[in-house]
Amino acid sequence: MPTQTSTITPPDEQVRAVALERLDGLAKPLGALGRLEEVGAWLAACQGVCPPEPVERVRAVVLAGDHGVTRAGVSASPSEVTAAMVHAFVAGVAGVSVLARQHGATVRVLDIGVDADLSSAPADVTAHKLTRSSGSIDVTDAISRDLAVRAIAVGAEIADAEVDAGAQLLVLGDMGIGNTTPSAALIAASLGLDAAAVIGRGTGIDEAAHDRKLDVLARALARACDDDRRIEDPVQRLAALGSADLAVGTGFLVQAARRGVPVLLDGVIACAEALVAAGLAPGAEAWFLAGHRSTEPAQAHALAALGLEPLIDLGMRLGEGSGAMTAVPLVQSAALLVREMALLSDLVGP
Ligand SMILES: Cc1cc2ncn([C@H]3O[C@H](COP(=O)(O)O)[C@@H](O)[C@H]3O)c2cc1C
Ligand SMILES: O=C(O)c1cccnc1
Repeated sequence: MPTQTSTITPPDEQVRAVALERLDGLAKPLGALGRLEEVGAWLAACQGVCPPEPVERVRAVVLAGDHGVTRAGVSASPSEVTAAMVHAFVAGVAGVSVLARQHGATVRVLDIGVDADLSSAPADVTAHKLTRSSGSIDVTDAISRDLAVRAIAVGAEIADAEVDAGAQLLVLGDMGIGNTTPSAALIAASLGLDAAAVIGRGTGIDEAAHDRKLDVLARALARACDDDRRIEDPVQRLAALGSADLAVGTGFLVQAARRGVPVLLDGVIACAEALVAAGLAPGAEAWFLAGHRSTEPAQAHALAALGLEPLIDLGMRLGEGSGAMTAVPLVQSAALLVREMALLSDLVGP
């Protein structure tokens, strides 16, 4: 029996229409602010008010976890890097930490499934730890269905905490060596694609690792998918091909949408989670904006299915929420332009 939660209340269409009308009346030629206009109207619709409030409280959550597939040699880096990077997030020296500091955003890193003992990190980091690593998806399910269900609930709890802390815009980041493999698999099994369509270079793998990754992806999809190359039930998809951290991310996105707080999506990992979230809670995608275009081919498939067009395309392939964080000032600009620009009629008369 497929699992599907309730549908999501969409952003306020009436407010979006009011914002678009206001944008048409601003002191500029019609449409001259390009996509910033669409983003400004979307923000107004999400906030339910026009003009929208300035976007000052941006909160990023980075979910960390290891993946059994790394043992098959699908990444350019060893699993040990995951734990090392968690310490870098705590110290505020990871890529996304630098960007977040620049833009006045907070970053919270959480160990969901890192294959290491991180109890020396601040208690908050391991408060939601669910497992150590996942099954290698080419031979077995990543996690049990029970754990997937629990992880989705934990993700909702984490989103609730960020919203209750006042978040106006959320960013979802990832840290986990190997995680472009389960993310690509989730996108394939959501859309009925084959391994060749979703494989990417991740951390920058060479030809030999690319061949291994293609083989792992093909065997994972053959093992877990139905005859139509899909797994219909989103929870089963997460259990068979995802991981605990990917399931937490999915629950986070569903709950953000349910709470009516917009999310700026990052690369292939966040977009895989968003696709599964939209399966669990149809309409959730209306609360998501694509921050950037990653170099991962699977992300493009997910974005197309979600009907999202990235704000920036800088050839970034870091993850961590870094692409989304780079796009944050654009979202902030969009809100301020709708709020603070003069109406043309005030300058030259009606
Ligand atoms: C030092 C370092 C920092 C990172 N921060 C994010 N990633 C990104 O790269 C990994 C995914 O690529 P793959 O599937 O090829 O392993 C994830 O950890 C992702 O968060 C990093 C990777 C490395 C090496
Ligand atoms: O698209 C991403 O987010 C990505 C790409 C490569 C490596 N890590 C993450």
